[in-house]
Amino acid sequence: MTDEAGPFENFQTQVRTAAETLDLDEGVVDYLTTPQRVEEVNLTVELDDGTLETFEAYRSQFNDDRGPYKGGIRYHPRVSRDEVRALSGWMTYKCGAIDIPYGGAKGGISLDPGAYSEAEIERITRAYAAAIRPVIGVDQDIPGPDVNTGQREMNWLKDTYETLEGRTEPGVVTGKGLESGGSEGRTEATGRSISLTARETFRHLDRELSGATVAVQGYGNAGSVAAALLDDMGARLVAVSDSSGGVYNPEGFDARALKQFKRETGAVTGYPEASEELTGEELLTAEVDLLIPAALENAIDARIAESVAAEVIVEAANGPLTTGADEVLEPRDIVVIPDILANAGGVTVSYFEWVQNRQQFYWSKDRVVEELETHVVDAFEEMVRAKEEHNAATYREAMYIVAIQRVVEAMDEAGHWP
Ligand SMILES: NC(=O)C1=CN([C@@H]2O[C@H](COP(=O)(O)OP(=O)(O)OC[C@H]3O[C@@H](n4cnc5c(N)ncnc54)[C@H](O)[C@@H]3O)[C@@H](O)[C@H]2O)C=CC1
Ligand SMILES: O=C(O)CCC(=O)C(=O)O
Repeated sequence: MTDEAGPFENFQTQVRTAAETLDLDEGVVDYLTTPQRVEEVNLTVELDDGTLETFEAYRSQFNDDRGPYKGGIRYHPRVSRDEVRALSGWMTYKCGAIDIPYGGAKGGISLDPGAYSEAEIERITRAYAAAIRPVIGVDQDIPGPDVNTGQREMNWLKDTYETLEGRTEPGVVTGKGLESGGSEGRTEATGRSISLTARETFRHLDRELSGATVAVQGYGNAGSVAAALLDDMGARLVAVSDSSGGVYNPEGFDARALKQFKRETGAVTGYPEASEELTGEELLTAEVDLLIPAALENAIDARIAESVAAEVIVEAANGPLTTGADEVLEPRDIVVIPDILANAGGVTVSYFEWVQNRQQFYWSKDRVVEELETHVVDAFEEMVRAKEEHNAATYREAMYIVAIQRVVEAMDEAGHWP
């Protein structure tokens, strides 16, 4: 079992498994599983008490065959070279899967944002923007939000970049606030694609989503919006967790009220509507129809996968299942819908934002929602077709086949072919 693997090794296995079906040369597969560049910078920043602290930070540019590098910026103590390399690889195949003209990148700063004041986070963000400025650009590499970053950080990144460049360039970063060139619908976009993917999955499996029970691990941007939209579709949110622990109620939670509680108190635990509290592992193995891991990588390994009771898993986080977990779940006939499709709504609306910035013409929320739905439904159908056509063992393999074919085609058209 390959379960001790880190995210980058898991990512490489996912690509290699699909590449086998496509019978690609080993040299091509190496290229498809290796980042083109990883920028590592050390940010020395003055804290509020006048002392200096140095933070490790990264920007991994995986592939730009289909367009500029694209991907989020993460603030978390677990951020490492291995992690950003994996996340930038997943971005590459996500943009291929959902068919937007980007390559893949990811960046991050290794820090616990909760341990710093807002002014310190601003100085750290501006130092990061200045450090990566030489390698980003509207046609080169376009950062966006990820774990523990959002409109505030994207606005600071844009402002620093524009100040240093001496011109306005809103399309250099996406996920900005509306008055800074952001798009309607970007904040909810990741949760929206997760809920649409769940809807399409249940339809495809001929199962009722209305009344289906749902557990969500991680109640941040991705998880809480997905939960609210699934609530609107009639699903029953019975279990939710965040880094504080989990809560359960067989009658179902009001997803928006629970989000409001977390906003006010900082945690889902202690929610008065809960009939019971759960550990993180109890949530992942709860008896539900649909499990949505929406926190971090490697949440479900082979051991936990043995006890997963859900019939369908829709991956909201990037890389929440290890290769070992996949190996356990597949023979158990548990349907796993991959991250590179399910959470692709975020980067898709980032693409819409970049298009709007470049055209200086802004779309209505209805248009954003409609175009996003078209991308998600089309990609879902392509995944289902590829699974059948290539007799792929899993939906993950099928989605990678579609995405890899697009990257390889671009590589071929550019003349990079051996
Ligand atoms: N924000 C975005 O647009 C996108 C996010 N994603 C992915 O979705 C995942 C979540 O990202 P966001 O929601 O943006 O981050 P966030 O920072 O808004 O929320 C993360 C949530 O996960 C919880 N969490 C952390 N460790 C946990 C654990 N061990 N057990 C349970 N909960 C835990 C946190 O308490 C928090 O509620 C990440 O994998 C991210 O890469 C993917 C595509 C786009
Ligand atoms: O919108 C973006 O560029 C960030 C998206 C992202 O980081 C992701 O899909 O994991």
